[in-house]
Amino acid sequence: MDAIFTERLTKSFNNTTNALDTLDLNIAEGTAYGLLGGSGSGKTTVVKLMAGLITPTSGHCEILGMDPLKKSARLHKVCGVMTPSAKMYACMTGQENLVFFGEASGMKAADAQTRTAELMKDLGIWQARDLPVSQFPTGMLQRLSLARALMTHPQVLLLDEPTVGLDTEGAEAVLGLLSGLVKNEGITIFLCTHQFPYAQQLCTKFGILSEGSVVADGSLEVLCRKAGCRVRAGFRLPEKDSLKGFQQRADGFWEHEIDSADEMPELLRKAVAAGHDIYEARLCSPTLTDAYMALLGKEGLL
Ligand SMILES: Nc1ncnc2c1ncn2[C@@H]1O[C@H](COP(=O)(O)OP(=O)(O)OP(=O)(O)O)[C@@H](O)[C@H]1O
Repeated sequence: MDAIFTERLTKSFNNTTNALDTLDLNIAEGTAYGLLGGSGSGKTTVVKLMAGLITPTSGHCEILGMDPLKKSARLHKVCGVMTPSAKMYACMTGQENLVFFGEASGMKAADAQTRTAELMKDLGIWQARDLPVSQFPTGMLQRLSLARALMTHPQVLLLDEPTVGLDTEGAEAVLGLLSGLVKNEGITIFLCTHQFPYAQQLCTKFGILSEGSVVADGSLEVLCRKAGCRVRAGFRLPEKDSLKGFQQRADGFWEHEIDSADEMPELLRKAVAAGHDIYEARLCSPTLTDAYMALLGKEGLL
């Protein structure tokens, strides 16, 4: 059984354009899947449909074999959702909120207390446990929302921009926790984001969403191949020197696309034989951002 399954999932808010258009997804249990897209591409709409917060115009989706609209109570116990719009009780402390939501999901009071402390410590917000949520800065509120989604030890986690508003330290804490959950507990993560480096760090499969449609999907390697992004050899030379057939990057390195890392030693030998002094050599693998930009650029959608 797929952890997440969607078939021709479509949502229109105005009957003329589709915010989400015939989305087909099969995500196996234990996968960290990243849905990447710019503002307005339809990411939040997907998460809301999967969480049963809105109804599809057509098509359907299942989480662990359950329709979110028909099995919402059962789904709540096994599927955690984090969206920017998830509200907390502002006058209660962070700790009180988590215990409250844990108990509301059916946890015993003692279990909810223990889980709250564990998550707040893991996410680096334990020191703020007695602060009313109204006084939480954005980054801490984000981490508290993630803790709320994780209270019931979910098997599937739906995340809408979980690292927006976090500083580097906060984002690393969140990513570290999520990676651990995938590796050690085999949970399935569905991450919607426009922060591609974080998606690359956490996920192994990706979909690129543009104007409500997935325009490409697969692993990083597959996306790079589809996008025509190749490995690049880079050399740093003395200031006034240049390398024929190479392009100079903003950081001063001269770069050239190659098919594989195996070409590097020969390129280096040739450059030295041609009389160039090589101060530094590097291999640059294409990133998710490179693939995204190339794919959307190619399709004229950017
Ligand atoms: N409740 C709504 N009523 C009308 N239009 C909506 C509604 N929610 C979303 N839309 C529209 O649907 C499209 C997709 O929106 P969505 O919020 O899913 O995108 P997104 O990728 O999450 O963007 P962002 O990262 O900016 O939140 C946008 O054109 C948006 O204006």
